[in-house]
Parts: sequence; C-alpha cells; structure tokens
Amino acid sequence: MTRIVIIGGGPAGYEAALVAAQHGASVSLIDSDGVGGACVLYDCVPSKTFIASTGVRTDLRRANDLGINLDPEQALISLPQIHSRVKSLPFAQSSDIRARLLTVGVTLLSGRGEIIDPRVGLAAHQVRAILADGTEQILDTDVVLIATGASPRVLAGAEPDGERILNWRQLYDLEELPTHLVVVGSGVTGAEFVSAYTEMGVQVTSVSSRNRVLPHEDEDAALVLEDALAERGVKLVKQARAESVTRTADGILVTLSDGRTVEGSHALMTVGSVPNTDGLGLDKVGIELDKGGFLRVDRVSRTTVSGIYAAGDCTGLLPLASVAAMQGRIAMYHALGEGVSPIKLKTVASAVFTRPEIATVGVSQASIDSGEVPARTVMLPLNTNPRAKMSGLRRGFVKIFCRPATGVVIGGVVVAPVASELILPIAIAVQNNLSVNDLAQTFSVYPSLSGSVIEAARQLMRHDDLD
Ligand SMILES: Cc1cc2nc3c(=O)[nH]c(=O)nc-3n(C[C@H](O)[C@H](O)[C@H](O)COP(=O)(O)OP(=O)(O)OC[C@H]3O[C@@H](n4cnc5c(N)ncnc54)[C@H](O)[C@@H]3O)c2cc1C
Ligand SMILES: NC(=O)c1ccc[n+]([C@@H]2O[C@H](COP(=O)([O-])OP(=O)(O)OC[C@H]3O[C@@H](n4cnc5c(N)ncnc54)[C@H](O)[C@@H]3O)[C@@H](O)[C@H]2O)c1
Repeated sequence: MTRIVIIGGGPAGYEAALVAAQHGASVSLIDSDGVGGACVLYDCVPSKTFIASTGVRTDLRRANDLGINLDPEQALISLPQIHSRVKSLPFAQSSDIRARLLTVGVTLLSGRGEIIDPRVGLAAHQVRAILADGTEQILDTDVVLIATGASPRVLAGAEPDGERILNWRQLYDLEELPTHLVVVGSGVTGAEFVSAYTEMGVQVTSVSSRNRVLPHEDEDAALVLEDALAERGVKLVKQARAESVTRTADGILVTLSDGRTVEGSHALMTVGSVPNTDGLGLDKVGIELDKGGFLRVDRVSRTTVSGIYAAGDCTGLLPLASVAAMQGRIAMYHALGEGVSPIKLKTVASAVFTRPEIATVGVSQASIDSGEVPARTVMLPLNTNPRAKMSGLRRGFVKIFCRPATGVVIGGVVVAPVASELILPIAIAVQNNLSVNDLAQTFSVYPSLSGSVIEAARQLMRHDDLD
C-alpha cells in the first residue's frame, strides 16, 4: 500500500487526500489551521458569504426601478449577524470536509508538517508533524504532497494592526462598518471588497497601482465594473502605488509614492499573497524555491525531487481553489500510477464576485488582440436580452471567441449579475471542443440571460457562413 503524507489541508490537500484514499493509499493529512485550509476558513468562503449578504442590498437598490419602493437606507444592517454567519459557515464546511476525510480513512493530524529526510536523494521520505498538543510524530512515507497555500502579503510601512489597518482576514472582527474604507490594491481581492462594501453603503476609495481596476482581467469587463463603481460613488485613485499606511487621530492616511495622500477611516490591504513555503525542510531534499518563494512544479504536480509533489497556491500556477484541487488530484493519480492528463489552464473558468460579476474561461481578448491567438470574436451587450430588460439590467455583455476556420469555441467572458453561473455553457464548449454551431443549436429557455450565450454563438456562426 502506497504511503502518502499531505502537508496542508486546503482544496489542494483535502481533494488529494480524498482521491488517494479512495484509490487505496494510506493517507495522513497534516494541517495547522483546520481542514479546508485558508480557502474555507479565511479567504474564499468567508468573502463569498459576506458578498451574499451585500447582494440583498443590491436587490433592494434595484427594486425601485421595478416598481417596489424600498429605501435601502431603511433596511437595517446587523453587522454582528452578518459577521457571525461569515464565521460560522466556514467552520460548518470545514467539519463537513473533515467528516468526509475520516469516512474514507484519512488520518488527520492537527499541527505543522516538515520534511526531515536524513539526506538528499532517498527513495522514501520522512515527515515530522509537530502537533497542536506539543507532541510530535515522525511519518515514514513514499510520497509527500506539499499543499501549504499562501498568506496575505504585508507591505512594509503598512502593517495591519487589526483595528484600522486591516488585511481581508481581519475584516469580520470589526464591530461597526467603516465610515470610509480605503482599499489598497485593485486585483481580484481588492475589487471584490470595493464592490461589497460599496453595496453596504460604505464610502469606498480604491487605490490602484495601475491605470484600471482588475489589470489581469478582460479590459471591457473591467471598464464596465469601473463605470458601475463610479456610479455608486467609489473614488478610483489610479496609477497610485501606496508607500505607507499610518494611523491618524481618527482614521488612516495612505501616502502614495508620488507624494499624494488618501485619507479614510480604515484601510484594507489587498496587495497580493506570499506562498507558505518557509520551514518545510525543503533543503533536506534539495528543492529550491523560485524567486517569488514558490515551489515550481510540472503539469502533473511533480517537483524536481522524486516522490515529492506540490499543489495549490504554494506553486504559484494559478491561485484558484478549483485549480488547487485539480493539481492535488492530478498529483495523487500520478503518484499512484493511474492514467492522468496534465493540467490544462486554457480550460479554467473563474469569476470575480463583484456587482456585476465578471466570469472568464479560455483564451483572453488580450491574447487575440496581440495576434498571439487567431480567433473570431463577438461581444453582445446584455441590454438586448429580453430577460435583462425585464429585470432592469443595464450593464453587462457576453463575449465568445472561436477558432477562425472551425468555429471551435476557445474562450469567453460574461459580465452579468450571475456571470459565475452563466459562464458554464461556454466552459463546457471550451473543455469539449464544441463549435459555435453546437452552442447555437442548443435550446435555451426563453426568456433567459443564458439565451445571450446562445445568441452570441449564433452571431459567430452567421459570420462563419459568410466566410
Ligand atoms: C479573499 C480571497 C478570496 C478568494 N476567493 C476565491 C474564489 O471565490 N474562488 C476561487 O476559486 N478561489 C478564490 N480564492 C483563492 C483560493 O482561496 C486559493 O486559491 C486556495 O485557497 C488555494 O488552496 P490551497 O489548498 O493551495 O491552500 P490554502 O487554502 O491556503 O490551504 C493551505 C493550508 O495549509 C496550511 N499550512 C501551511 N503550512 C503548513 C505546514 N507547514 N504544515 C501544515 N499545514 C500548513 C495552511 O495553514 C492552510 O490551512 C480567494 C483568495 C482570496 C485571498
Ligand atoms: N473570485 C475569485 O476567484 C478570487 C478572489 C480573490 C482572489 N482570487 C485569486 O487570488 C489571486 C490573487 O488576487 P489578489 O487580488 O489577492 O492579488 P493580486 O496580486 O492579483 O493583486 C494585488 C494588486 O495590488 C497591487 N499592489 C501591490 N502593491 C501595491 C501598492 N503598494 N499600492 C497599490 N497597489 C499595490 C498589485 O499591482 C496588484 O494589482 C487572483 O489572481 C485570483 O486567482 C480569486
């Protein structure tokens, strides 16, 4: 029986543990924070739970347009109740995962893991688990999977104090909503919190080091979001690199590298994450980290050392829960000698949970515009969609990209209130090499927002016919 030790219990670690145990391996999983990892306990699940509450306010705001006269300011926000939901739901999810792991026979160890091989080049490995109760266990193993995730990056001169200068994990300890939140960093994390706190009626300023929010996302989508945020009173400070964040008598002061300053009641630091790759004993096996501190792996999650795999945010491949989980599973299939396909990032679907949401899959518009990927494209505004009109939706669009000759769908973007759900038909097409003709021949419900996905495909198909 193959012995496997997994260090880290986030999506990369726990999904790997589930498949390895189901394939007959003897699996031990060591986690320092709790099963589910940072994803379930501090990052993804809490933020999406908070955003679910803010969505009720979004609906209230829209109600007036549909003839239901409600003043969102009259709807009282119970912050303690919202925060208690945000804190309890992750624990419930963590215990569900724990129960599943125990059912399939995974041994769970609560503590920190590190590799302690006596020398480099051994076929089998040794891991020490320093347990929460102060004791330790030495585990002999054939395979190690490192899945230790990442932690919020701390900007020197802007260290979070948990009171006024916060990272995203400290937000839910606030007793009152900030009066003026300054969000430093406008990547996905920053954009989601800017949008969420704006929906809660908080005055928000976004400090962005680039010339737009979401610099890595589709530009048209980012511009729609900027427009929506500006309409709700968000102040966007662009080309602005924060040098320091300090406390003032009644708030915070952000000083930018060009000398400008931004004041607010609270600052939220969303300037990225750093991989948790210190103290893992990597020197004992001769693994070197890259300059970002990431563990480099190949497409089947192998490090440079036989029997040692890595998956998830500690590898820096693509920091998404879905990718972490897939990398973890692939590592286990490979280690256990099962047939496995290398991970394909060109089929990954992801979403930014702002209002509106932005979802993408496959190749990007930027790679098409630069000439790197030949494609035919269509962009269909949602305001032509009957269901969108009925719901009073003004913003959003569907984009589909397909191969010029065959019409095979290679990517797409959806900007809509539920873009995270609407992206699925495009993702299925990309994953299965379906063509725009296949999509166009699919019945969608009338009226529905997904009808725009089919209509966009139909427009590309017509284009195809004209060629
Ligand atoms: C605010 C925010 C929101 C996000 N929202 C989404 C989203 O909506 N959708 C999405 O797909 N992704 C989202 N992500 C990204 C997602 O959370 C990560 O990609 C995911 O957590 C990566 O999983 P992982 O298993 O690699 O690591 P993690 O979830 O970080 O888990 C790693 C675990 O290993 C533990 N650990 C570290 N070192 C050791 C050690 N030596 N011994 C034992 N245990 C150790 C850590 O404490 C942690 O519990 C979000 C990220 C952030 C920051
Ligand atoms: N919905 C989701 O799926 C979701 C949500 C959040 C995060 N994530 C994942 O996590 C990844 C990381 O996202 P992130 O937003 O946490 O980090 P990021 O690194 O993508 O963004 C951080 C931003 O902060 C900026 N920045 C850095 N230093 C700064 C400074 N001094 N002043 C001003 N700006 C500064 C950077 O230029 C960057 O644009 C994403 O790519 C995504 O894969 C996913």
